[in-house]
Amino acid sequence: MSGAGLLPLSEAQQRLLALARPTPVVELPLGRCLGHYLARPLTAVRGQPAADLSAMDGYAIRWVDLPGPWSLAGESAAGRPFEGMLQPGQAARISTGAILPAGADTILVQEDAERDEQTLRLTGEGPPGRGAHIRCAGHDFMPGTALASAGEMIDARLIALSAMAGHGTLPVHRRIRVAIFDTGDELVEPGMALPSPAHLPASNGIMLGAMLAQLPVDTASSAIVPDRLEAVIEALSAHADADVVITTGGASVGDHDLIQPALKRLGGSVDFWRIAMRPGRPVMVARLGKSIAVGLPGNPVSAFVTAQMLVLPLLRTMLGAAVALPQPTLLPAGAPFPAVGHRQDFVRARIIGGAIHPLDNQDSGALHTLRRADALAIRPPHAAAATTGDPIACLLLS
Ligand SMILES: Nc1nc2c(c(=O)[nH]1)N[C@H]1C(S)=C(S)[C@@H](COP(=O)(O)OP(=O)(O)OC[C@H]3O[C@@H](n4cnc5c(N)ncnc54)[C@H](O)[C@@H]3O)O[C@H]1N2
Ligand code: MOO
Repeated sequence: MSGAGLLPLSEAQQRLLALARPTPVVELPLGRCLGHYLARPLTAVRGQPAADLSAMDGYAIRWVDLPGPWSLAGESAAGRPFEGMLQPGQAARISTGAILPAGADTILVQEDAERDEQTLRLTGEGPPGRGAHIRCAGHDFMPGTALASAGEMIDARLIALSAMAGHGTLPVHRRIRVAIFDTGDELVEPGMALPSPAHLPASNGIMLGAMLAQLPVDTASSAIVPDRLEAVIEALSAHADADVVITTGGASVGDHDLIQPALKRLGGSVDFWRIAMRPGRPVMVARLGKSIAVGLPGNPVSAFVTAQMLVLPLLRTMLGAAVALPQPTLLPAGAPFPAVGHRQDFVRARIIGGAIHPLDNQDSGALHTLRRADALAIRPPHAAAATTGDPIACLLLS
């Protein structure tokens, strides 16, 4: 088949992302923000530390009083500061994280001191300089410091930083409702008995659910939809409230490829169909009421690659991600890669000693090869054969 009528992948991505509207902004408690994207920039409402603190267990002293001895005037513990002002010749017991008493400017670590009743003596080398072992107010961040930008992914570190900066909730785009279904008379639910060699387990729906689980997405998966137009229409209608509907199979040109006819019967408008990529040519994108419908190819590897390159970017955009598209890494070819035809090629490949090697079985149904791959080597349309050492754009799979 020639490349006529096939959309370049970058154009397909642009058109798909142009359909995406970020979901409304909600404030979520920090504990539920993991995997969302910040809807607004994050600013510290408090500084950290909020006061000068001790970084060690020991004694707060005045540098000028070294080498001691000192009389013990009291204690500053974490959460219970020393109330008074340290006078000449005085020291205060202090714990890690406790506020430095007024008048003190240095911490003497307890390993360098000996205490006898109320008298403290220097036994070790003592502090290396004035201000030793003090965490100054605001040395991590000040009130008002810009901590993160809108569109950044919220990970465990950002959750911790937000808590420390005084936030209990964060503004994020609400979770997306996605309906996923497998279509095809030959399919049987995973784990169920297969009536004949003409049947096979439906692996796409369960794979897509797993791929989407990394994002704040609520998936509704329906039973396998048979190859009957009415059944496809019924399944699509049952998920009219979904933000995104993903089907796999029936996207090609065969007599039983019913996704496009079903979408049209429901009043959906097809935005594009068929992309110059391999695997993954027969992708279809349509608007269907308030939903975006994405018809992925049935071949399992085609479904995986198109989900990586189109579905995940669509969902990230709807969730407000600043970077929605996968970001390739350049690796040197560890072996030759063949010349490419008119479709952008996604080659399942292994990384060996930092170099990328194509795997042998590139059939678009070969899930074992997909599982063995560390990366998809992305080869542009019409690229000449690559030789060992040539830089290859790779999408790491992990
Ligand atoms: N004459 C043409 N034939 C085909 C074309 C074409 O352009 N002209 N395109 C080929 C390409 S490329 C692909 S990719 C496939 C995709 O077609 P469909 O999306 O219509 O998929 P099906 O025909 O329904 O299934 C293809 C293959 O995948 C298996 N399958 C389907 N669903 C699942 C599932 N949920 N889990 C696991 N496996 C599934 C199915 O049994 C078939 O073996 O079309 C080419 N043909
Ligand atoms: O595009 Mo199909 O996915 O080549 O097998």
